[in-house]
Amino acid sequence: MPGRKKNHHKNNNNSRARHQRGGQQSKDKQEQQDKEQSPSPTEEKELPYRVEHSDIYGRYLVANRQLEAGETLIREEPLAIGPCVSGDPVCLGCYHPVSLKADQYRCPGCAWPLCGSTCAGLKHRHGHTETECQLYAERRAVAGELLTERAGPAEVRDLYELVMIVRILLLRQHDPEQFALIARMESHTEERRQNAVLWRHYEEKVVQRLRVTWQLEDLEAEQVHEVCGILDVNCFEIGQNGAKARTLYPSAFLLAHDCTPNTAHTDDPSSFEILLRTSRRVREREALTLSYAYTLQGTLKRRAFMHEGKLFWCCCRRCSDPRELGTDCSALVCATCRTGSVRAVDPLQQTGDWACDRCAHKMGATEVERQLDRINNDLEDIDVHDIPGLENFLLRYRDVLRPNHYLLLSAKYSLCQIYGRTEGYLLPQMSPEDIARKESYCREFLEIVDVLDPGLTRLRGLIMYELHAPVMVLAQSAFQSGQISRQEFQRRLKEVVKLLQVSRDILLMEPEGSTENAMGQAAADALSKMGC
Ligand SMILES: C[S@@+](CC[C@H](N)C(=O)[O-])C[C@H]1O[C@@H](n2cnc3c(N)ncnc32)[C@H](O)[C@@H]1O
Repeated sequence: MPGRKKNHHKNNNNSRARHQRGGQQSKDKQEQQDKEQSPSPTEEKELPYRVEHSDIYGRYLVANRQLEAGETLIREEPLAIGPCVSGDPVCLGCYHPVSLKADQYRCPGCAWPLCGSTCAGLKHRHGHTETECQLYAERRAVAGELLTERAGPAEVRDLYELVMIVRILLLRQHDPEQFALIARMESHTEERRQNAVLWRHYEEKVVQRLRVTWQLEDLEAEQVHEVCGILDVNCFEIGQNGAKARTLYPSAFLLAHDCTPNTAHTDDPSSFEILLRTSRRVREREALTLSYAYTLQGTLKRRAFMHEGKLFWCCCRRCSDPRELGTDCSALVCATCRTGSVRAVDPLQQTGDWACDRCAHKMGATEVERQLDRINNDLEDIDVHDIPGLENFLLRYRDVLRPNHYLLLSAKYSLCQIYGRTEGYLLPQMSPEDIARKESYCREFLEIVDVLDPGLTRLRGLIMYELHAPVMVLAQSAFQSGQISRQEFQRRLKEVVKLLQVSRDILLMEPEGSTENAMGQAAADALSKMGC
């Protein structure tokens, strides 16, 4: 769901210049690192990509040859892994949710909650290691023992935030080679230092806590800030089937960001490997890109998110276009004339005006942002399984947001998934009108995804799978009641087969054991039942 992060930064449009100024120290580090990490010429020939450098992106990957959709680019294990920064406690071994109740299983050594004594991540390098356990055991009173039902979300968050930082600092001590691979990553430390609010947050919540409360007096503040920067800039958020973790990978971090990227990635639930593929054809010398932000969010929010965490203002084709490549997924209904659309005049001016295309009405970006936050909060208050609640949300905001607005799309996406799967709304229980509604939400959503996240992407696979069912059911009932001809029925069945084939091909690329892979399997089974 969009828009959960708080913005620590003031919005201005200066970051490209600041990025380039980023300090001679950072540039030297980068040049040195470029030399160390660039593959040798023989290695480079075999790889489908090579590392290049630009003043805007820093290091980034480009295709060595034309690449077809679905080609594997990178498959690698994490250099480091740890819990996400969140108020939800997770097992330190496998990153599945745990509770803080008294009966929750806990590590006998350090008292941190774990999913159980047989967790595969215990004493594993991608989980709760003995070194980590020993360090926490010596500080039980400030680490695991504070994690009780009495701890509020902020305290829980503060404790979990430290875990990955401590893991990387331990790596520095115990595995310098592995740590060197992390140290070469961009941290934007100098730019972060200029942001008083952000710097103070890390100084108080991380540096001081580790040094004073956790009695890790030997830690140098500078090193801790550097690690925090590396994590913010380079982490992937991964996880399957309820697990949630953040990870640093040795090469995948090099991909530049684009709001309509040409790669897609997934992760293996047992090894936490990342598997990165092209999602569409990529020309030779084209930059390989992925999206650091949630693709189905509006430009104002995506850019603020990237600036906040990754310290750059995105200026991609989509961000530069007030209509977001024709999707218009940020446009508001004009509150004055009620017919026009209100859009950012220049979306690259983060604090610039928004204007109606039919009347003289104007809004400041801050006002737009406030309105979006309010609507987003309303959406987040609705349970994801609450069909009437989500339908009501669509009704309430249809005169405020344009039909493709990302917040309406977000509600429609939830509805696509729950119509047909929720008790009371299972397909055989649904009225033809509700089935038709599921179909139309799926089609609206797919149209946008085809532009913003095209090709072999998980979102397209999932939505195509959802779409096949209403098309099939409605075609069957229309044919049986004589409303459509045999020819029309066969045309609709052909569409069902196509939807199932594409969703199977996309979703079976997801790792075994994941929900998406199971859906891909279900698509394959449905096709074989249809004799295809
Ligand atoms: C995960 S790192 C990518 C690797 C990085 N370029 C390096 O040399 O280490 C993310 C950083 O790359 C730069 N970057 C990536 N995509 C960008 C884009 N589209 N525009 C500007 N800077 C970008 C930003 O400095 C960002 O903080």
